[in-house]
Amino acid sequence: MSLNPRLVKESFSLVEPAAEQATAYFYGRLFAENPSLRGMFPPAMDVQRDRLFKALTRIVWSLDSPDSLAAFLGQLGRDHRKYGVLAEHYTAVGNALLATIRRFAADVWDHEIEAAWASAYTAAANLMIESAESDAGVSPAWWPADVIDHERRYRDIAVITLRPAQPLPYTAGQYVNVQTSRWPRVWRTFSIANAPRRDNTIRLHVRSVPGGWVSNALLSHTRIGDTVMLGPPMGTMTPGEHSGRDVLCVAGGTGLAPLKAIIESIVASGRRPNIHLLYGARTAEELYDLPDLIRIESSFPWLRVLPVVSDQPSYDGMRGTLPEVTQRFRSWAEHDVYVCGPTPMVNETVRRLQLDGVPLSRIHRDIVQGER
Ligand SMILES: NC(=O)C1=CN([C@@H]2O[C@H](COP(=O)(O)OP(=O)(O)OC[C@H]3O[C@@H](n4cnc5c(N)ncnc54)[C@H](O)[C@@H]3O)[C@@H](O)[C@H]2O)C=CC1
Repeated sequence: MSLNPRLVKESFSLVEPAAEQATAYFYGRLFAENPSLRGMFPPAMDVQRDRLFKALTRIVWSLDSPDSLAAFLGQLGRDHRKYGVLAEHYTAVGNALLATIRRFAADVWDHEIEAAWASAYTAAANLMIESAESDAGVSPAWWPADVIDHERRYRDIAVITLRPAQPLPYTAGQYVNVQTSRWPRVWRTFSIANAPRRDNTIRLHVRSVPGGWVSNALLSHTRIGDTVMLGPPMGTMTPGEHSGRDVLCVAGGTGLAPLKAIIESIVASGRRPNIHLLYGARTAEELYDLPDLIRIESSFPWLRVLPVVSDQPSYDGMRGTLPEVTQRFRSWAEHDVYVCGPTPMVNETVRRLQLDGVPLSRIHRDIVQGER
């Protein structure tokens, strides 16, 4: 069997417009044929469905870029260890996936497309299985972590400090899946908001989202002394090789978390690039981490923290939305840029930066699957 990315992509483009029905069909089929698997999933499947489809979309559209695909699948395979996924489960998932694509791409389906999907799935599953197996030799499937501090910084925002029982190796800018004891099997991603520390502690910036299971549990039902579970660190929005360029960070709300970790890691590296941090919130009160940022600024004169408020006309500092302010402030064409926050804010900021001549290769962002 040989990989045929073109056939997979063409048939998948027929499934994409019906994403919701297709993922519902996929899970329906998976659980009907393998009832015992249902217990591995959370009670509410909405976020799970969305995650599955996003991951599948990313895999299909990366089939022509084997290196980035292998890195993504390796990470996904390692992360799936925390669900208790075993090699044999991949056969059940593959059968349900093929049945789903066959049904939703019925207009074009033939033996060649079936073979293309089967070989693509087998290759992807093998990469995930191999990565999980080699990871099992060196890392836990998840890390229990004690809550050692819990600071309510605003009505619906808390900064939580955790101490994992075993060292949690990560790079500044990465995120982890978090599960609370209140909601077993429900995992949500949060960025680690500090560079790695000697004492192995990590901080999370949590804003409770209406209806958000984990964010509400962390904000309102978690105390010092509780234990949460962490999945393996993931994500590619990391500072990487030292480019010598100055740095722009654009942070919307709790999207500050990974950017603060990146700034801390640059400060700790001994490098001295100029760093501008545009830190946006709707109101001044929601600039929940400003005092700490000002503290870092006062000990690292190459950092400039620029708070921006969008929805409070009485605010006497810089006002406007982050994409507008970023654009009107100055040209960033020679900077390395990191952007994080609500998806529309990130997309619009990236669009304007590109129009202003910042090459996409210098703009770092991550697709974090949060609760919203
Ligand atoms: N907690 C975490 O660890 C992380 C959170 N995130 C994401 O960051 C986001 C933070 O959300 P909140 O704190 O509730 O932010 P928010 O809704 O309070 O907005 C924060 C900033 O983004 C701007 N903004 C919001 N919507 C915009 C739009 N459509 N166009 C232009 N600017 C816009 C606001 O004006 C404000 O400056 C969430 O989407 C979350 O998933 C991302 C990475 C890590």
